[in-house]
Amino acid sequence: MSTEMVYVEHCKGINGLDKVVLREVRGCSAEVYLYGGQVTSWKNEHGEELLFVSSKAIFKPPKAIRGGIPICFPQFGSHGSLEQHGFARNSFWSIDPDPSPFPTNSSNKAFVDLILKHSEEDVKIWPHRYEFRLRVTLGPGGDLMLTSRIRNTNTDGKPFTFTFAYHTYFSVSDISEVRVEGLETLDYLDNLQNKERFTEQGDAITFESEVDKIYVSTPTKIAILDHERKRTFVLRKDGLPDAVVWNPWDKKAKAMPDFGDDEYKHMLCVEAACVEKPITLKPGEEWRGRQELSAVPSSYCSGQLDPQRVLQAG
Ligand SMILES: O=P(O)(O)OC[C@H]1O[C@@H](O)[C@H](O)[C@@H](O)[C@@H]1O
Repeated sequence: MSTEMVYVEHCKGINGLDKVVLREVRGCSAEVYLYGGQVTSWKNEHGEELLFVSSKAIFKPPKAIRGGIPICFPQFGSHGSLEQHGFARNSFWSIDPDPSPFPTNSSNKAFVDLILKHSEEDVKIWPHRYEFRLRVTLGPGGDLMLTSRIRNTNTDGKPFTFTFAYHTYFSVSDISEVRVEGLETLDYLDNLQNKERFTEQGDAITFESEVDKIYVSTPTKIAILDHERKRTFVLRKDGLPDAVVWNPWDKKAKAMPDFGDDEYKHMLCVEAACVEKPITLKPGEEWRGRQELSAVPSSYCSGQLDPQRVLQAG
């Protein structure tokens, strides 16, 4: 029997839906459902799940899968006339039979190319032709990279405009022990206050109630620190100026049928996005947006940076 490593495996997931499993030599893995073109699992070399998927997630169209990394396209949230977060997350994607040339890092063997094109159904609500190519790569060190390339293939000469997000659900030990760094002092649009614009205070962001904010023009690197689990997620992005931060907290959690009442304690969405300034493509033009995730052990212990404690300990 061959013991050769299988980097890419096509198989069936929940409810017989097609999925692709990516594996790397050190034991890390990722799973991508063709339904939604959605990453639903990302595990480190110890087999620990790094993404949150609700125990109540419904793996059945037309509902989008609650967790992992849904793709919001061609509309983020309710910023337009389409259904919430657009139709990409509840469309059936295909394996791209002919991925167009793509600069690859030759050490990456675990990747899959998916494609979504206009369907007769979608054309009724969004009258455009497009090709959306998504490459999901699991790097040798366990990093998870998503690259989207969206091309306008309209034959009527018309441009189209869209907003976009990688709606990433991170798994965290306890939301009240989590902080986000890289967004302090930035402007944000608050979805809980009619998308009004505010400026974040100077401290790193922590959580004690519902949050639904779109930080605009953010740096390319954001860190999510999970003190209890001593893990830091690093999100790097390119072509996606904004970052959405969302936690539904208790009341909204109870109102969502595909989300457990207490699950808000164990998840946080930080989403590389392009919302404030929508993207317009003319026929033949292509846009790229990339998100790269890594999970690193952090030695930081809660309170360590509290000067009072440092003094006492000394
Ligand atoms: O329930 P949905 O459609 O998956 O959306 C979840 C949340 O997604 C976030 O990205 C939005 O900012 C929130 O407003 C929204 O509630």
